[in-house]
Amino acid sequence: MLTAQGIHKYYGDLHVLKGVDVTIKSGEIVSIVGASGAGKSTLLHILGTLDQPDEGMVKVDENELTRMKGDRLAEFRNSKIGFIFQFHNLLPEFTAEENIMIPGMISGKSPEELKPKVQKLADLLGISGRLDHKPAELSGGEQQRVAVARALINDPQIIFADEPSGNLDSASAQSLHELFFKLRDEFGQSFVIVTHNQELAQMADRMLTMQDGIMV
Ligand SMILES: Nc1ncnc2c1ncn2[C@@H]1O[C@H](COP(=O)(O)OP(=O)(O)OP(=O)(O)O)[C@@H](O)[C@H]1O
Repeated sequence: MLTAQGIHKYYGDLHVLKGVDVTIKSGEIVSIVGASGAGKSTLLHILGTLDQPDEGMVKVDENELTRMKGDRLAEFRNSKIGFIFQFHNLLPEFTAEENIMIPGMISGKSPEELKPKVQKLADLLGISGRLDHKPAELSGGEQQRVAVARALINDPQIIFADEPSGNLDSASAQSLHELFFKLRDEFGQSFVIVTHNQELAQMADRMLTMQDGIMV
């Protein structure tokens, strides 16, 4: 479903990605591991269209993302791709429910249309009793679950997660990891997860290792 070929990225003189090829199948959970500085986050940002490669191409189905620009790219990203980061980037002034709805509202749906999906996700994620709370009133694990629901509200085909459990205690991390598999089984999305958590990395269908800008 996602194909990346010959990805190169430079930051000034630093050659961070040196010709990376990746293929992700529909419904597949792939982990990316490797030493700090190997280029994992840089690759994830390029696969997720948050950054452009200097060479190479990224395709989702027949859409070549590396050629898309402006509104078309923004619309594609908002509707087909979900992101989960270590620091959840929830908006502090909005409730959990409002935060979850934001990508749906950007794509033109009303809160009324979104409510049933929010409820379904909240039930699945175990946060249905917390939807009226603002992020500061939620635990780290709950905030991360809100971020997961927000990533899923538009039914994206693929979710990119960068150290999703990096700042969670081990019990919350484990339940988040189990959740990724439950979501994949329920909705059939692909997940690409950059992690230093060995347990999560090994639960994946496939584990990719990066070393010094190359997939080994
Ligand atoms: N915006 C940037 N400008 C300059 N150099 C950068 C930038 N982003 C990343 N780098 C450098 O590129 C290299 C790869 O960084 P990247 O964040 O992709 O590594 P990583 O494998 O995800 O590491 P970690 O496991 O520590 O998160 C590092 O040497 C980093 O310092």
